Amino acid sequence: MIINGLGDITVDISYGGAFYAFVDAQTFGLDVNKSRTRDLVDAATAVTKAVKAQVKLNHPVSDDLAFLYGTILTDGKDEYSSEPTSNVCVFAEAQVDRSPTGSGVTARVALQFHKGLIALNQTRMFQSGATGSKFTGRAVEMVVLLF
Ligand SMILES: O=C(O)[C@H]1NCC[C@@H]1O
Repeated sequence: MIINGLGDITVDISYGGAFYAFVDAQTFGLDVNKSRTRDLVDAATAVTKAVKAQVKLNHPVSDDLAFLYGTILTDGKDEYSSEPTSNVCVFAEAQVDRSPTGSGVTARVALQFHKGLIALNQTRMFQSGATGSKFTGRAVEMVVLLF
């Protein structure tokens, strides 16, 4: 996907109660734990705008939920590890979440499970690059939706 001013990059989109776009911050030369919040917000906002312009989202049961809520920049450490993986969620009107984001972690777990990077019931820890606060998450069941 072409992101204005940031080039041609790969974006994952996943749902965990809201839709989020996911990009490894290193793609933009950024570090979710160390970069300036302004730079992280600018990159995430550019991704959100590009996805909104280029991707039509569908939700199986509620059209009201068929929209991109934000972009989550990650440290790229999606393979299973007992160490936390960091992310920064920029949602709604370019707000930065203090937490790793409940719906965002849920979406990230679904994405990691979908990619075969974590197994069912394998708990991962997620850390906010903004504040250091931590959540854990795990996939408990695989459900196939036909729509
Ligand atoms: O953790 C959450 O899911 C909420 N916090 C910011 C984005 C969502 O509204």
